[in-house]
Amino acid sequence: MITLALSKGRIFDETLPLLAAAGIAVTEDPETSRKLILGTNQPGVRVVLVRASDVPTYVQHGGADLGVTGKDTLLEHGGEGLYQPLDLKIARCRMSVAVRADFDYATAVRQGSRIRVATKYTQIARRHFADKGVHVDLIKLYGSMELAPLTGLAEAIVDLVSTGSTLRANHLVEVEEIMRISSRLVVNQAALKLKREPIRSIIDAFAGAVDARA
Ligand SMILES: Nc1ncnc2c1ncn2[C@@H]1O[C@H](COP(=O)(O)OP(=O)(O)OP(=O)(O)O)[C@@H](O)[C@H]1O
Ligand SMILES: O=P(O)(O)OC[C@H]1O[C@H](OP(=O)(O)OP(=O)(O)O)[C@H](O)[C@@H]1O
Repeated sequence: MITLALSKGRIFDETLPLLAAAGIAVTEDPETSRKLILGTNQPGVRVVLVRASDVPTYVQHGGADLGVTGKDTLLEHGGEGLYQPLDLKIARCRMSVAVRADFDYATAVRQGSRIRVATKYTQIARRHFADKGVHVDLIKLYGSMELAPLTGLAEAIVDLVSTGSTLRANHLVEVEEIMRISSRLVVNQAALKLKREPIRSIIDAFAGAVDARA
């Protein structure tokens, strides 16, 4: 049995066409079913639904053989023990610094002021500001980062941006792009050895589908 870990929502939705290229069709809809283990048209392949931030952990510890996870999540997790053969180029967005429209970020950085930064992505934020030599106090949040500068919790946030509509709706502006983000295929190293053939064929089919879209 091959087990693939996905998260509900955009990762699941955007992985479906890649699975189709490997001849795999998920036979249940995660939006209408409460099941966490979904069958496929292939008796030897199943999908497990986990929190997006838990995908690397499931694959690292062998709860799943493969998984699809954002580069953001992978960097925060550390990626230990994971083989990362493919950038799937799905769920594309960017990791950025954003502030209130009336906050002068450039001057604060230039003057070496200490900035409070709220984020779910503390590893990425810590490295980014350390590389720039900017002193920050990081405040760990688990969601709704946009609220932090509006309530005085922080001057800046580090969050994912795609269309920019969430920032706009909250009167925030993007002042720095930290990195481009897309999702990766991650594979358990032991599973790759023990189940080499079926895993290789999934990796190859995904790679072909990614190339065909480029
Ligand atoms: N607006 C977006 N546009 C495109 N891709 C995105 C966007 N937001 C997040 N992503 C990517 O999709 C991945 C999954 O995001 P999703 O919103 O499904 O989970 P999450 O809410 O961040 O995770 P968790 O439930 O574990 O807190 C993210 O890790 C990121 O790589
Ligand atoms: O620039 P935008 O297109 O507005 O996307 C950015 C938003 O998307 C992510 O949240 P979430 O996963 O909640 O996004 P969703 O509402 O698209 O699911 C992210 O944390 C931002 O809040």
